[in-house]
Amino acid sequence: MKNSKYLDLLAQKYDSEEKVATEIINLEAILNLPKGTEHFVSDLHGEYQAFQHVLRNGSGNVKVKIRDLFKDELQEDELNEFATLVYYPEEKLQLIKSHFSSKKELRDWYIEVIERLLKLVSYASSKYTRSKLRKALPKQFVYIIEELLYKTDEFTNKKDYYAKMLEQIISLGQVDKLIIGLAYTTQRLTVDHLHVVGDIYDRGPDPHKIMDTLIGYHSVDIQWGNHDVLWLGAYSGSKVCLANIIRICARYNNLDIIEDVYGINLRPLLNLAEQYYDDNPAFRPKRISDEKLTEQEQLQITKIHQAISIIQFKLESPIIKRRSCFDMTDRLLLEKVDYAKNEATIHGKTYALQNTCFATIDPEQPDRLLDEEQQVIDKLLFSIQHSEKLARHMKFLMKKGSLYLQYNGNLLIHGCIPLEENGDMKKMDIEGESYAGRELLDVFEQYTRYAFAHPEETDDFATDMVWYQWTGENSSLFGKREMTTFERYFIQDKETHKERKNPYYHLREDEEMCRKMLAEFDLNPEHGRIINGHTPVKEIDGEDPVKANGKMIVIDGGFSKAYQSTTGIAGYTLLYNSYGMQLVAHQLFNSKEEVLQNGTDVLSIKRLVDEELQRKKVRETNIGEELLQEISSLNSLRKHRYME
Ligand SMILES: O=P(O)(O)OC[C@H]1O[C@](O)(COP(=O)(O)O)[C@@H](O)[C@@H]1O
Ligand SMILES: [Mn+2]
Repeated sequence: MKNSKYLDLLAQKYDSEEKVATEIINLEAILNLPKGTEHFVSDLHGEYQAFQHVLRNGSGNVKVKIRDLFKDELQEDELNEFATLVYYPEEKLQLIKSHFSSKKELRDWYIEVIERLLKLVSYASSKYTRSKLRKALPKQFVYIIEELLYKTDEFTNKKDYYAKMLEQIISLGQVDKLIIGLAYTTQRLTVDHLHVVGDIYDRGPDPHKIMDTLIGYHSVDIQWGNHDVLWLGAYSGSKVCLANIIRICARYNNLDIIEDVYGINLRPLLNLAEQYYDDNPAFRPKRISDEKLTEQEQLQITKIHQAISIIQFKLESPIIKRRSCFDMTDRLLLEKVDYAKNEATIHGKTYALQNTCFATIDPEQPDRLLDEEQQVIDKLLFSIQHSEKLARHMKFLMKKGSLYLQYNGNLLIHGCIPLEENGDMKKMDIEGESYAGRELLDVFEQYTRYAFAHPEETDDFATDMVWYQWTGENSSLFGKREMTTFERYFIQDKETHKERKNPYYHLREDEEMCRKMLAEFDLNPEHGRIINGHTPVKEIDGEDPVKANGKMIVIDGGFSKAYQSTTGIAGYTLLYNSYGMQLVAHQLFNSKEEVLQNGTDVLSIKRLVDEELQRKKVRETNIGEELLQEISSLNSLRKHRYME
């Protein structure tokens, strides 16, 4: 018999046999509904507008539904216009309304569009319960919409009633709100659950807007990317992570995110930068945004970029020295520099250095921070840990995020599972224990959570481990031998810039290897797949995102503008509905304005990854498992409380 205290609790909610029976009937019925649609995205890198677009069009799914319903009655351009209204209802409404010359025309259009939207909502909700649909409806209109949706008018008794209702909605000035509400309901019903497979932050301008969208989203989980963990590390007290995020913001001309969005005062850093640094071609910001910088602004960013990079390099040394298990002494680069000759000896080879900016470095003690540098980084840490907005975003990342996730039989992971060349799980010794595979990832996650819970501890092992995940050889997020940031700034020879990837990245092409990794995570290798982000798939060079006979799917297609010339497309997303999985390749997304004006959708090419032989039901999903447990408890309650 089930734990009797638990049954007592349950009995409070279901205090009669009928109530228990009703709930069992309800849950059993839900188990037989088709599984909801999962939507996978990754490597968003601050590209809010492009992200919004795939979210709003459900990676092309909204259009599919519109076409299914209206292909016989609407022309192609009308279908597009209607789809755009569903994606961007506020803006599109304004545009359309401005084209009508009479009230009557507008009124007729309203009625037609509401009818269409109701059909669409009804179609999009057909595989869900009424209660789920209700939750997706705009609150203020639930009653009216339900009346309109479920109108059964066989005897035409209510014809006038429905007509009057629509008329009133229009004359009382509620119609725009209703249309907007129905459009968002459609979006919400098209995707049941969203997975973000890592890298929300860095390179692009608006990661914070992505975070706000995710916080408001109806159902989402996140697998941390290396860039997300870098931000978590900074917030958790890691000064070296903090120096890194500011360095990357400077490099991509995104210091606004630090200053204006998260409210961090950069003045002390700027003062330091002005004092010690000058123009330097290696540190000028990349200009991927359309925004033009004045010479003055560019110079200022260039100086800040140098100041924070040098602080970063200095901060790395003591960590490498105090953590022998990181095995990173090769990266004690400031000590490998001959400051008189301006050269560095790395892996036994001596290179001339260029574009150096070592004014604050004492060759005798190259990693010693000047007092001013120390003060700057301390102040920055204080402000970053006291930014309310950042706190909100980081807490959400922790709450909804994890290093990996098993979901509906698949393994979702941003980076990799560190492997040896022979396919063994790569071991790492941490505080006297050896870990590999899933256990290693679990340990990484535990340290990340510990560091986050103890932001006041800045130099402890857990906080250092967060940085290790950004840059260490055995990190499941980095997945490379070493990060060659220093070499890319100061050494011309491109050979030194290469970051050797973990064997995972070629072994994942092999089906057997993928099966082994799925088994390592207790997943069924017959049915499971690994969903990966992190490494841009170079479509341009013919690389295939679907690997290992479909066991591995890599969806980093380059939302990040900075990487689109390498990938040749603007990102992949993945849809997994009850019929199977589809990979969607998105063409370049220019702007929302373009979509609104021309109704042209960004071309998305769908590719079937796999078709289910039988339509998958809720019963076979993670949620189904939970429901089955609930049903079993309810059955116990029924048996032991109401039938004895
Ligand atoms: O393109 P940038 O800004 O030079 O950054 C390169 C760095 O970013 C990384 O690629 C990590 O970022 P990703 O997770 O986006 O690949 C490092 O391996 C590399 O050193
Ligand atoms: Mn990444």
